[in-house]
Amino acid sequence: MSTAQATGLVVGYGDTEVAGPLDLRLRPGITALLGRNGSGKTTLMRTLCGIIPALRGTCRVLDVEVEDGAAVRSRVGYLGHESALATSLTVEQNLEFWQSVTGTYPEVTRVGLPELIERFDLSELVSRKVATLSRGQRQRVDLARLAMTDPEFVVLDEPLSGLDPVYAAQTRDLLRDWGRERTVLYSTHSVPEAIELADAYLIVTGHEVVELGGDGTAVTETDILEILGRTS
Ligand SMILES: Nc1ncnc2c1ncn2[C@@H]1O[C@H](COP(=O)(O)OP(=O)(O)OP(=O)(O)O)[C@@H](O)[C@H]1O
Repeated sequence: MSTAQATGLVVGYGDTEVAGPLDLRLRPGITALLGRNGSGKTTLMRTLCGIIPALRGTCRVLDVEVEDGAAVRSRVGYLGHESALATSLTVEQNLEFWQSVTGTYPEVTRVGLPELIERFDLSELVSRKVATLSRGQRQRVDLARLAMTDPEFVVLDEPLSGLDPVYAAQTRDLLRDWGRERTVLYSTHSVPEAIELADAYLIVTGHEVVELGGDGTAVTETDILEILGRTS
């Protein structure tokens, strides 16, 4: 069964079509989303999560039509470019706030704070105000917030960019962990890293999205670069 399936999906804003019409299917494992700057990766991810509406076509995620955004949003873990944290509160206060929010979601697993603090290496940060954290530290808190509901579908917008080598390695391990049982879609500009991590690839090129891998076929950097090079 696929986690997400789109048919004739067109994504964009108002009268501006960014990508599509496209058909795609996401299955458990890690799918890397690649494309040139401005090609529409963020727009596609936000549409799949029910954050912005599709312009046309259909999109089902976890067996729910995505147009019913609220139902899907509480079951998908989305990490965007913008942090979901309140900067004037401490890390602990933010996590407590999100515990109270996710407590209202129907039928989701809730992971307790001690487990999240340990898993995301946050014990030294819990009493710090989010405003005082570095970008990488803040992202770890955002990932802990995302993991709070143990989502079946995890969508991450450039989760590996700008991290120091240790946190980057930890985050790659986290993606691998999720990818063993969950469906992970993450965007990246690093082709070698995508080859190392992903089982399947979605490449946004012009209005098209090309799917590679996922069927056991070996995919090389050259294959991906050749497709990326089709657009300027
Ligand atoms: N809120 C918005 N309203 C209108 N157009 C937008 C909006 N956000 C993005 N766009 C446009 O949509 C197109 C796709 O943007 P998007 O952010 O999805 O690309 P991306 O592939 O994620 O880019 P990057 O690799 O640079 O992060 C761009 O032309 C961008 O200018």
